[in-house]
Amino acid sequence: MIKTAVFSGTFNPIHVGHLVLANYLCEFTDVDEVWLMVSPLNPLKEPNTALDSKLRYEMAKLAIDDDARLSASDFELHLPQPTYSIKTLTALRDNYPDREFSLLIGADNWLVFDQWKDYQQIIDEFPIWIYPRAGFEVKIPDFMPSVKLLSAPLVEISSTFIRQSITGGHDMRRFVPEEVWKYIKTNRLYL
Ligand SMILES: Nc1ncnc2c1ncn2[C@@H]1O[C@H](COP(=O)(O)OP(=O)(O)OP(=O)(O)O)[C@@H](O)[C@H]1O
Ligand SMILES: O=C(O)c1ccc[n+]([C@@H]2O[C@H](COP(=O)([O-])O)[C@@H](O)[C@H]2O)c1
Repeated sequence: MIKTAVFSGTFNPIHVGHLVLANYLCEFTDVDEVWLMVSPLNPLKEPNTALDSKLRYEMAKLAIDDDARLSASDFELHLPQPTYSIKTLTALRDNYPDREFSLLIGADNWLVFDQWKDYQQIIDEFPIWIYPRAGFEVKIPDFMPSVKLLSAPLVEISSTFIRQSITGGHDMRRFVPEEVWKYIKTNRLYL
C-alpha cells in the first residue's frame, strides 16, 4: 500500500510553508506521498471569498514542479459541493484501493476539528497528522492514538499575509515558488 497523505486546503495562494509541511511529512514519517488537494471552498468559511478554484489548482500544479513525492489534485473540484473532507477521503479510498490515506492539517484546523462534518468518523478511519502552528496549542486526548502532532519546525507564513502584502504593493516573490510568483504577476492576482 502506498501511504498517501491528503493535504487539503484553500491554497489561495499555495506558499512555501505548505511545501515545507509536505516535505517534512514525506521525510520524517512513513508517508510516501502527499497529495495537495485543492478545495473549492472550506465549508466553515464564507462562500465566494477565495480566488477561482481553477486558478488555485493551476498554482498548486506549478508549485509541485518535478517533486515526485508531491502531487496537486483536483479530485475535490469534481465532487458535489459543499465538499466535506470525510466525503473526499472515503471517495479517495474507494477510487484508489492500492493506497492508504491519512490527513494532514495545520494546528489551527485541529482546534476547530470538532466542527468538521463527521469528524469522529475521520478520526476512526484515517490517521491524522497535525503540523504545529504558532499561536495554536494542540491537545490530543489519550484515546486518539491515530492523531499525531508532528515535532516539526514552525513555519509562520500564511496565504492571508501574502495576499494582503501583494495588495499592498509588496514584492512577495520569495514567499511562493518562482513559477507561482510568475503566474500571480502575469494574471495580476490579488491586486
Ligand atoms: N504556516 C503553516 N503552519 C502550519 N500549518 C499551515 C501553515 N499554513 C497553512 N497550514 C495548514 O495548511 C492547510 C491549508 O491551509 P490554507 O490553504 O488555508 O493556508 P493558510 O496559509 O492558512 O491560508 P489563509 O491565510 O488564507 O487561511 C490547513 O490545514 C492549514 O492549517
Ligand atoms: O469537512 C469539513 O467539515 C471541513 C471543515 C473545515 C475545513 N475542511 C477542509 O480543511 C481544509 C483546510 O481548510 P483551509 O481553509 O484552512 O485551507 C480544506 O480542504 C477544507 O475543505 C473541511
